[in-house]
Amino acid sequence: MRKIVIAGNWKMFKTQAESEEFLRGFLPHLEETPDNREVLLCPPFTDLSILSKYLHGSRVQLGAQNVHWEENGAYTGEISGPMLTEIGVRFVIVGHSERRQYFGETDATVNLRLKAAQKYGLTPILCVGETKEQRDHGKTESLIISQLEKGLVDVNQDNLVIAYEPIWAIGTGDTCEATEANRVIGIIRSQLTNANVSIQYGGSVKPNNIDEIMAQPEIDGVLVGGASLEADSFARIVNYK
Ligand SMILES: O=C(CO)COP(=O)(O)O
Repeated sequence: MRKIVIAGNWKMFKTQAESEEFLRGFLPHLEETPDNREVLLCPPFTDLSILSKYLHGSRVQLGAQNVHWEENGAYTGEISGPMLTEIGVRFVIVGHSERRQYFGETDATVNLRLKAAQKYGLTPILCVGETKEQRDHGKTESLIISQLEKGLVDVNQDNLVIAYEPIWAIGTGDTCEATEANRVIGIIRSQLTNANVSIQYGGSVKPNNIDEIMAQPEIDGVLVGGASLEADSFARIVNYK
């Protein structure tokens, strides 16, 4: 069965003190959250340890924002799978458009990171999505199919989440129409061999559009940036109607 996965991607926001303050405001809201929703926080690496301690025994899972493909080695600035699982991390975002755009991430390195995540016991969240220009030129479908084909070589679809994040909708307030996100996610699903992969939507998800997004039949959850930084706003998203 497809699971509902609601994830907050904090990107490069929040010190440890700020992340503790967030939890004080956020955790009480989870009493209202239906049991079938997986709730996930993906903070910067430096917050993972402290959040892991706070979240031990809670229903909130921890995700990292990147993982290297080797177990260890001379890779300055990188973090490996075993370093993450040791401190209780269960998920990892791979191939976010900001990594592809600013840090040279390619479909080939995305593929290496996905396989390493699975090898070391993490569930990867593979991000795919088109730019405004690609959309305007009618290339959305072909681009996404290519990202999936190249990214998913030898990746086990039994342990995978996918996030459809149109780049033009990220951080812009310009949300993709819920029905259009539903359509593209249907196309993504048609490319997979496992019908149980959860597929999220991401891009300007807010308290005022979450209900409509989650009402779409193909959408299994959301990957939330800006609106996950504030406890009340992320709580409203997690507790969508
Ligand atoms: O990139 C995103 C989540 O990974 C989306 O960010 P925003 O919700 O801020 O648009």
